[in-house]
Amino acid sequence: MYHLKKFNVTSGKYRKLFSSVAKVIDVSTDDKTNITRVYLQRPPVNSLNSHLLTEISYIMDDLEKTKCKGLVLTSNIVNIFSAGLDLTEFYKTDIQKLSNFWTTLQNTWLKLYTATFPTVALINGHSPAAGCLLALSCDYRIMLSPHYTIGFNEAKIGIPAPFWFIEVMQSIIGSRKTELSVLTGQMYKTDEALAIGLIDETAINLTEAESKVNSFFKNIIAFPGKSRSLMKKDCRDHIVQKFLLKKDEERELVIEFIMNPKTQKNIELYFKALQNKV
Ligand SMILES: CCCCC/C=C\C/C=C\CC/C=C/CC(=O)SCCNC(=O)CCNC(=O)[C@H](O)C(C)(C)COP(=O)(O)OP(=O)(O)OC[C@H]1O[C@@H](n2cnc3c(N)ncnc32)[C@H](O)[C@@H]1OP(=O)(O)O
Repeated sequence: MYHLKKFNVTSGKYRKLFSSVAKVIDVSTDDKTNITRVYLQRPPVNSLNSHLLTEISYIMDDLEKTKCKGLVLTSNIVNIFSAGLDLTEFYKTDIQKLSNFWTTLQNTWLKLYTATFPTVALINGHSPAAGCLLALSCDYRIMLSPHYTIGFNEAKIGIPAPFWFIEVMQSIIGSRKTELSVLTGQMYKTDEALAIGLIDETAINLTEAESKVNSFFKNIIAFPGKSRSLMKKDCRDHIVQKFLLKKDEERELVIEFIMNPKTQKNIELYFKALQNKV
């Protein structure tokens, strides 16, 4: 059984929370503000496997319990925010493992998307597919410029982006831009992402990004009561309710689609292309 342990590692303002075995995330909380930074750190590319998703899920539970005032989701891997789902979870797998993986993804996403506290994605690297979903599920996005990319590239792998990925994107950039985006598997550079509203701000370096993160929290932290979280719930509830209604049916469709030999072939080819790129 996993438990988060909290203890002060310095006499200063940060306390650290340590996760169980392999540290695929690093977590630190500012004692003064109770704002927590979660750093993804699963080499080489922060691909989201069951273990990493489970760790994120536990952290989300813990932050809800400890009345967290804000979450910053970012990465400790140079140039990568997250490469999206770990494709090895899809390749040459079995139905039970795939089913467990998909359930973990669904449950973890729901916790992030419905977090009662404010969430910011500090996107300090490439962010394709489910990496993009992680960022879009936060309340605010600040992305380092100029050379990183973000978007739903699933079409290029030959697997459809799930309906809730699409609906989250729609809620941010609108239906038409989402349709164009997902059907072409478009990956956007930082400035392009800003221009279509996929991200909220850009930053030229981490210092500037951190200062923008702090301004975001400063603007909202003094709000009294629960009005912010209640309105966030209202804004997102139509997606959440549809997701809850369809999540079991969706899992079955995903299993059928991924286990299909043609899909397996597409994933294999995609992997080979990734490995052979110059
Ligand atoms: C009929 C009704 C149907 C209904 C069905 C509904 C739904 C369909 C079913 C399922 C939906 C599935 C949704 C999936 C969403 C996803 O997230 S899929 C994952 C998509 N991710 C990507 O395409 C990212 C691919 N990676 C990259 O583009 C680059 O790696 C990078 C992130 C830009 C980093 O580039 P960089 O040059 O720094 O690194 P490398 O490319 O050299 O990679 C290093 C190493 O890592 C391996 N790797 C990269 N990405 C992944 C990954 N996502 N999973 C696993 N492994 C990955 C890469 O192969 C390299 O390995 P090495 O060569 O062995 O070192």
